[in-house]
Amino acid sequence: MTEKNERQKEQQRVDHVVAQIKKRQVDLNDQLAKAHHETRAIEQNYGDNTRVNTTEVDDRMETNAAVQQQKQMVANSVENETILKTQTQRLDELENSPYFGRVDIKEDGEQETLYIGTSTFIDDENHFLIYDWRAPISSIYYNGTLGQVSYDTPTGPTTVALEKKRQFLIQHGQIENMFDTNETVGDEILQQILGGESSEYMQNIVATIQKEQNDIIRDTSADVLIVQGAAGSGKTSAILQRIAYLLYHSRSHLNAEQMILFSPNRLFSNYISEVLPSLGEKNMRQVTLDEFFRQRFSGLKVESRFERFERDQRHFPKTARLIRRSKESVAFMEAVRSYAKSTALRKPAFSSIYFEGAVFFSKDEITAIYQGLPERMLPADKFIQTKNTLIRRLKQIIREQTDDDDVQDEVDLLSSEDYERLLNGHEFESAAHERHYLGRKLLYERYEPIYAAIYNDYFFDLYQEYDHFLATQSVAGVSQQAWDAMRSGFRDLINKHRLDLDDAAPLLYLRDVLTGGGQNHAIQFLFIDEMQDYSLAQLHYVHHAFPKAKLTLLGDRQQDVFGAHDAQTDFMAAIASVFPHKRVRLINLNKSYRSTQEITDFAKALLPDGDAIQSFTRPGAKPVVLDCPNDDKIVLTELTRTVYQALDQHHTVAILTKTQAAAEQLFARLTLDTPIHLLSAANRSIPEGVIILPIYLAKGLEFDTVIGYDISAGTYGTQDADLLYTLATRAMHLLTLIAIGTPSPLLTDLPADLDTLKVIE
Ligand SMILES: Nc1ncnc2c1ncn2[C@@H]1O[C@H](COP(=O)(O)OP(=O)(O)OP(=O)(O)O)[C@@H](O)[C@H]1O
Repeated sequence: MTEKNERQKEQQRVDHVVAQIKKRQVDLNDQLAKAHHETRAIEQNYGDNTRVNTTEVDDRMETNAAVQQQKQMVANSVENETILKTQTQRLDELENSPYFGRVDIKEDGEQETLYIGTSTFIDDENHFLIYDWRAPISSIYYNGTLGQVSYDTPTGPTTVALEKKRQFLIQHGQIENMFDTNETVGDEILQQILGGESSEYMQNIVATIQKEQNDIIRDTSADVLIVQGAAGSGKTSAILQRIAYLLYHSRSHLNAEQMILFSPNRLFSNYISEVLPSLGEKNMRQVTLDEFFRQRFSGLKVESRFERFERDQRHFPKTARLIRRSKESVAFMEAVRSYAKSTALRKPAFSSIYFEGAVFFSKDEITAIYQGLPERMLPADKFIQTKNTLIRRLKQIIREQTDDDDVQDEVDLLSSEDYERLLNGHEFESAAHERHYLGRKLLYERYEPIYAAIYNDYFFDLYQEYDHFLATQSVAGVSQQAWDAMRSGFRDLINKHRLDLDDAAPLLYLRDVLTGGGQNHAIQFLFIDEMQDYSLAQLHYVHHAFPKAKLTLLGDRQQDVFGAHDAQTDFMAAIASVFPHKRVRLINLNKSYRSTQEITDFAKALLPDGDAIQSFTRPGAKPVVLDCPNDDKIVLTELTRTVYQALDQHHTVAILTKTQAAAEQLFARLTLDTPIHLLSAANRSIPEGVIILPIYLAKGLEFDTVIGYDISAGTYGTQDADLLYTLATRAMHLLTLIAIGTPSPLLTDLPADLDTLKVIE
């Protein structure tokens, strides 16, 4: 059959499938309208029913039962409507592009042709017109080359002969491109997709998942999956596809609320928010590390990662570096644990509970309760026992005081309203019993703050305890004097209700081990994107906080913008060391898809060991370095010219600076004929057009054009390769770097063949 005929035949099939989808849509819309009508009717009825006379007790009970029943009916009906709506969304996606792949297989002499798309579609005669990309058999589309291939089924692996693999690009029901391939997924369609414009939201990659990415998406055996991937290698895409995959395969016992993604910042959270809905799935929960800490330290302002970065830029002496390295290590977390468990080392830091200005339970009394418990008892159990004892003692005090004259005098003075309120409908045989009861009630109310203090652990001084712990530690290369100064700095900050980020993880861990709180057992899967931004201590704490969760960690050691890791250590091994008793699987992704070949080649040359990174063959313009003299007028003219040139070709131009302060300064000086947006950590979405932001906020994002501003020797030293690499790899199509005065040594050291320098006079 000629290629043209073949294409016609395939188009006819697409037309047929689309017609079936449309037919189903009509049915579904009918059902949806009915369901909607039904919900309204029940709600209306529910409203009327609640207006039933509720003054008679019997009536009220009856109304209650009826209301409960109505509520349940509304809930069922809404649920039904939601299911129908999800199905409609899925059909809308399929109508536009029903599938992207076809495989012809032969099994036991029988030939079968399967089409693969974002979700399953079965016609009225029970024909599988489309297979979901996550169905077991679909894996051969992503994994197999022609010949014998095997795939997993519920009854074990099955082998079939893969005879044909065909890819499609279908838009609005029309085949735009199709061809047969022997590769996993051929380059041609990928080129076409990657050559497109950036968009406000990340797109799903389901049609073009690559083999290595597929391994990440479909892994179900590892407890901890660690992926080191070059910039633009599809780590974030793989996480999101993996979530969709896991949800599909565990529908009965897993839902999106049991999954949580730690994402780098709010802009990123918004950027990825459409991927799962586009696959017909609900979004998982998302949190940034800063938010996570903020939620756990009520009343204390924990320094954010961004604030710390800005502070480090101003001042970060060697001793402070050594101290931070130590506090961010796994060894430090282990030291926290042994300290918490050691009765010899620990001085439990309790404080007295006061009531109306006087000591109620003294510090010594609380300490004595704690220390009177068996030595080998776990610290968390000791803590709970201490709390229980305090509560028992409080109850005893209440019992003893109930019949005291002053309490009973108070009962006499109660207003009739308070009297009724405290009595709350109770009836007693005698006045004496009633007075006794009221006395007790009064005391419970009076001592409510003591209950609260016990319940909320106010008698435990966590900060003092942590300071004691710090006193037991030392760091090689840091003098006792410097260590003591650090401790006093910690105490000063606590007095101001603030905390350095370095102390957040160990402090929380100490609290949890001592008090037995802080763990969330409901989360089944936890994902961390940009894992290189987390210290090992932070990873250790996150693991502790979600003990039941399987973990997927992805990142790029070369984008260690915040300097969280020691350049000398083996990054993957260091991360794996946080999970000593788990099944850990390590995967590397070396191919970079985001940027043109020229940009990737340029970016990897910035790194001392970037050779392993492979660029995807999508040709584009060479990156340009503009070497401007130190003259504000010339710099702004060049910048303006570059922006306008870029806007001629693309929608979005991101001007990236090293710090927020630099972004603000530039924003104040730059005027264009088009709006400019200055972004900060508070922003939630990325506007189109010209934007200015610091590199660390651009993490995980991508833009058509990137202009690196002030890539000069004074701003980027040789130690800043990670930052510049991250900057360069945000660009999809065009990259310009503007140096002011002397260019950064990172640029002047580039191999001659990259030849990108333009000197501006
Ligand atoms: N298999 C694929 N098919 C189509 N597009 C892909 C594929 N893999 C990656 N991409 C595209 O490449 C770009 C980079 O992907 P992604 O953001 O997932 O990479 P990353 O490794 O998380 O990057 P970074 O570490 O730089 O943030 C995105 O535009 C994504 O859609």
